Amino acid sequence: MKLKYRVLGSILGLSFIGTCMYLLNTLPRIIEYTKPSPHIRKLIPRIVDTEAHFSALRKRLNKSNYTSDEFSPETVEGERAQPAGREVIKAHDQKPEKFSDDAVDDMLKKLGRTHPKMFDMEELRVTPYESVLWNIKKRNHKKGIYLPGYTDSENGGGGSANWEKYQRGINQYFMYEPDDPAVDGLMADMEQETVIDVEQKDGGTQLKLIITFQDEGQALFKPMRFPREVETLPNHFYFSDYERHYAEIGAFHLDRILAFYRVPPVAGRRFNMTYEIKRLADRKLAKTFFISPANNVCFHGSCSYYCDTGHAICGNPDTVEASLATFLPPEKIGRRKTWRNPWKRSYSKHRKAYWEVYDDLCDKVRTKPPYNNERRLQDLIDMHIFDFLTGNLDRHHYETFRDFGNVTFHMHLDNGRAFGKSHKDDLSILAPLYQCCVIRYSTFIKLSKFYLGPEKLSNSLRKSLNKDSLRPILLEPHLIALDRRVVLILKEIAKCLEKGIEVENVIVDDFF
Ligand SMILES: Nc1ncnc2c1ncn2[C@@H]1O[C@H](COP(=O)(O)OP(=O)(O)OP(=O)(O)O)[C@@H](O)[C@H]1O
Ligand SMILES: [Mn+2]
Repeated sequence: MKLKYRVLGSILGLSFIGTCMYLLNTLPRIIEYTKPSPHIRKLIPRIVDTEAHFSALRKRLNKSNYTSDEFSPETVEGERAQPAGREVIKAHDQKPEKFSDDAVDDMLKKLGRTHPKMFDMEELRVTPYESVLWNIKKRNHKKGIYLPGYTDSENGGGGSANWEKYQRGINQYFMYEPDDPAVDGLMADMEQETVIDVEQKDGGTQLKLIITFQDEGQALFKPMRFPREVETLPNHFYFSDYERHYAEIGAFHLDRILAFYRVPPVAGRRFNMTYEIKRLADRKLAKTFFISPANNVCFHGSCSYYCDTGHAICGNPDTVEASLATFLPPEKIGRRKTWRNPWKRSYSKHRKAYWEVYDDLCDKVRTKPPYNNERRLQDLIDMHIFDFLTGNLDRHHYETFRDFGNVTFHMHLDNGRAFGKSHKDDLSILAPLYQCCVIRYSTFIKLSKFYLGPEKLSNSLRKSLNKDSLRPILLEPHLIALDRRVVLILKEIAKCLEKGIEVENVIVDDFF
């Protein structure tokens, strides 16, 4: 009898353990099946929390966090692996777009009728862009001064290297003379010159290096972190976005095409990480180099946010692409003044900036120095037009050269966060334009020329960028976005004119 109970007990015990083991094995799959569909999840955000809970459970149960065991998490057949969770430009995204707008067409026609001398649109249509620029230059025959540090003394004034010629060419109105052959020479030098020293640049949130070349020229190095297809994470604020080397290169070329001449020359270059960086780095920087599990050379340097193993810059296997922005003159020659951008964004995820809430910032800004002088408000609006074209939200400050006083150009340094979202046109970047209802005449003419064609801004930029050794610099969706954004800028001006503001007060000719 006793034995009977013992056998029965063992059978029951064994089947209980068996059932438990079966459940442990199948529970992850049951959870997978009972997971709400993406559609439902969108409607009930709280369920997303449940998903995190499920995932934690799954982890505990079978230590696997993959949603399906059917395929490898690394690659799905026919699809290239991409950095997890990042937006990627896809080939089918490139659908043909329409680059005209009725309101803009009406505005241009009307301007041609009411102000035929200033806005001869038929003439503009048939004039090549180069000639349009030439005509603008002829009207604006101001001759600015050069940096007194170069003209008054022997301070590095006599050198014949391209970087020295470039620095001497910086003048009150432009970062460089448009037709100065030293600029193209300097870009070629940055691509080819032997590197003799590497150091980390202090300050800033992300890693930047100062590269010194054999000819003693220097450049600011920003490395490639992601392939060009990878766009800004949709849930990331602009201030936690990574800097992109191709954005620095693209922004320089765009600035030159728009004849702003406010960005120092930038060229792309491939670096051998061991020979051209680690070998020349100081101990502190060299110590941050390592070999990744994929056998690539990586390093992270030291900085306040993105300088650790998890945010390392990795070669392929020992080569990395980077942008090189030529150095501005040293402080003792080219002292700079930093200005807060009145339309700067809030750097907090909880707060909005004044101009995002109220529409009257321009009334306050335009009456006070320096924006009450002959060019600075227009310069500020140009800067925002430039940033709107490139999609750069990160323009908290800008700089000018002190020696040039207040009637001088704004430097557009640091464009690393541009070109992050090819499909999003962030109209709020144009706030100074639509809140002030002002645009510089020459900028309006250049944009109208690209609107009228036949050469579109995307074509000009594509051609220009093809000269860079890291071509292609901008993928098609980013180029196409420019043509779309030209229309949007002109549309904002059309709205200002529709409000009944005088043409002369909207399209202001300051002869710059
Ligand atoms: N071409 C240059 N030559 C000399 N100095 C430069 C040049 N470009 C930028 N700088 C200076 O270096 C500083 C840092 O560069 P950058 O603006 O690109 O990064 P940052 O905005 O300070 O850094 P982060 O975006 O990581 O916070 C700038 O504030 C500027 O004063
Ligand atoms: Mn920056």
